[in-house]
Amino acid sequence: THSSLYQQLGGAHKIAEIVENFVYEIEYDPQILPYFEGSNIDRFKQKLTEQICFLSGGPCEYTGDSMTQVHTGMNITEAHFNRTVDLLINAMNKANVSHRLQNQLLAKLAPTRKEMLYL
Ligand code: HEM
Repeated sequence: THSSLYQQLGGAHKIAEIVENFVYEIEYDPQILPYFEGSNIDRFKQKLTEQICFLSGGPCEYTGDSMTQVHTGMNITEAHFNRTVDLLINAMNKANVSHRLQNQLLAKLAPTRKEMLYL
């Protein structure tokens, strides 16, 4: 079958749960939280939800800014990037996403790495 990653994940409902959990993880991470001080968290949630929906083949457009635009000036290190990915994995674990689907989603997001490090 050719059901999209979006469908396999469980659609909008599951993506919303992942994003909620991810924001929760960030809020409790002393290394990553400082990056988000002064950010509009509602916008972050909305745009990240769109991006995950779009990248997983769901019926969404991404209406946010480019990854380079958004993350420029943050000087994100490799360690902090990797830490953020760990927080996303925690978020997916808490949402009961299988490791197979986690890996597929991470593979879609991984290429953004080079668009945001050390900018
Ligand atoms: C898989 C890697 C990542 C993805 C896919 C991602 C995606 C996004 C998206 C979609 C937005 C919203 C864009 C918009 O508002 O138009 C955003 C914003 C943001 N990201 Fe990332 N991000 C990633 C990694 C990181 C890392 C590693 C950090 C810092 C350690 C970070 C810090 C931020 C912050 C602070 C904002 C809010 C910016 C603002 O207030 O305008 N992101 N990111």
